Amino acid sequence: MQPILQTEGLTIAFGGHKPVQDVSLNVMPHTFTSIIGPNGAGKTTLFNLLSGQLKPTEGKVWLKGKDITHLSVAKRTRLGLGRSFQITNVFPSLTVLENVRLAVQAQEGVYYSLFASPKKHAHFEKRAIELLETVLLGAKADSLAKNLAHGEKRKLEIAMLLALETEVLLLDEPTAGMSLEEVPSILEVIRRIKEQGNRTILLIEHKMDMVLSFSDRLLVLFNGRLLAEDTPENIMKSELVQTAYLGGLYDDAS
Ligand SMILES: Nc1ncnc2c1ncn2[C@@H]1O[C@H](COP(=O)(O)OP(=O)(O)OP(=O)(O)O)[C@@H](O)[C@H]1O
Repeated sequence: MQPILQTEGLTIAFGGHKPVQDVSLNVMPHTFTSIIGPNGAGKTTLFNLLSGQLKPTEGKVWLKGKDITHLSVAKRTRLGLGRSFQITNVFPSLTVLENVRLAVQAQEGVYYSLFASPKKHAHFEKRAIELLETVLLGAKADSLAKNLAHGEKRKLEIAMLLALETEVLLLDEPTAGMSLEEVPSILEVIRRIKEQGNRTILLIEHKMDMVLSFSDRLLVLFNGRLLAEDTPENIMKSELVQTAYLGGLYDDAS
């Protein structure tokens, strides 16, 4: 089987500093891969290179065998690579349901209009409600986006990402900034998306219990380089990973 996402020799330099250096990886379809590494290891920069927010100084990125190294974020999204929306893309004065419905419409090429024909409107709304159920926000459908708690906003972002219907999802620390009470619910959301089985998921996360319970593969980044790529069991056993840095990782974990 062909990898759905591949990089070879991916490198980005800012002056003399290379936050991502010579990273070659293969991600197989319908797998769950977590990227771990200490603060500043280059995880978010790697996501930026995969999603197109940054262009590499050297190396290539392929999606489903197509070279996407020089494509824009929007083109990569159309080809099936989606990155979590930032909350800045959410309309704060619209309801949660309206925000997701607009994301569904945009994916289907009906751009940002609150008004669509009644038949189309019903179709968009049905899909938006399904997505809100998946992210456990069904009860908040009529709340204004600006009134959501932080954890709920992250769920709304995930629903809007799912609305893009991309085969690959890049999730950058979905639990960041959440209160302890909010974390179990976001874990449940990710578990549901994984169980639907139709997506390839890449996750950046410091919470090791979450990483270990979900992941088929772990990629360990250290100083911008790929230190190891293996199953969670083998990574946890790896002396290289342990001695190089797992102690430091656990310091970050919460
Ligand atoms: N646009 C940029 N210009 C200069 N340096 C950058 C830029 N983007 C990232 N870096 C540097 O790249 C390094 C890696 O940062 P990155 O955010 O990718 O790490 P990370 O592994 O995601 O860390 P964390 O776990 O803390 O989020 C850092 O030293 C950062 O300062």
